[in-house]
Amino acid sequence: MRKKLVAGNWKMHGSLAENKVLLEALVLELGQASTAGCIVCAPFPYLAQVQSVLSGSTLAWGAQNVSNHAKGAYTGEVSASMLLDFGCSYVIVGHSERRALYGEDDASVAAKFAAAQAAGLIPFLCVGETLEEREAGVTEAVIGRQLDAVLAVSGIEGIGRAVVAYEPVWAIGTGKTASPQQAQAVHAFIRAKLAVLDKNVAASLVIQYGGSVKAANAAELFAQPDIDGGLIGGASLVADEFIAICRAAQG
Ligand SMILES: O=C[C@H](O)COP(=O)(O)O
Repeated sequence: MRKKLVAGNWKMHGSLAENKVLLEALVLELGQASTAGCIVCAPFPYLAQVQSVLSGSTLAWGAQNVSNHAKGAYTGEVSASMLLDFGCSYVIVGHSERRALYGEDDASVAAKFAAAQAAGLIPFLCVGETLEEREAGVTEAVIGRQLDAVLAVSGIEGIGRAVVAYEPVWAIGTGKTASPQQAQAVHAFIRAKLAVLDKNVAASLVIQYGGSVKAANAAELFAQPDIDGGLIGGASLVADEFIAICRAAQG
């Protein structure tokens, strides 16, 4: 049986003071052995703080981006091995904000995915369609293309060592959550597509949903057979909300 995972993506939010309050609340409420499966993805400058507060708890942490290069003259970039130095287990790759705002295409996402795994990190591979793509009826084609780019570089074996996050772009930060049925349909498509390559990988792959998940809608989303938790943006910044979402994933 797949374990549900909930990851908070803080995006470009936080301060040392705010983070301290939030992280300490998470450790108090979620940091016990029985509540594993909760992850915090913080901005780079705060990873040392996250490591300091979460070490010794069952909470894991990660980053929101990574270089496709291992090291070298790449001003402003952060390598996967640097993330490991700060105790990261995970990194988000291919988030739609990076695809749309920073020109990350399928090939660069695939390269970052491979670099993360080569260093020992677990990527959250984000896939998802825009509203225009959904309305044009090409949702599955878009997500299939995004998955194929990673499969071409890392293979089904690589996907088997990752987490996939389905995030419809039209549901991110908009308050418009995909209905449980809409989300389930895409999750089932992803699992069926990968099952053609490897049934075992497809059956054990954790596929998260992301897009306006809140405490109020998390349980219904997570009850769908192919939804294995969530990638949470805004609600991950509010301790009570994130704690309730993590608890919803624990059933
Ligand atoms: O990575 C998280 C997603 O972009 C969802 O963000 P949101 O929960 O604020 O809609």
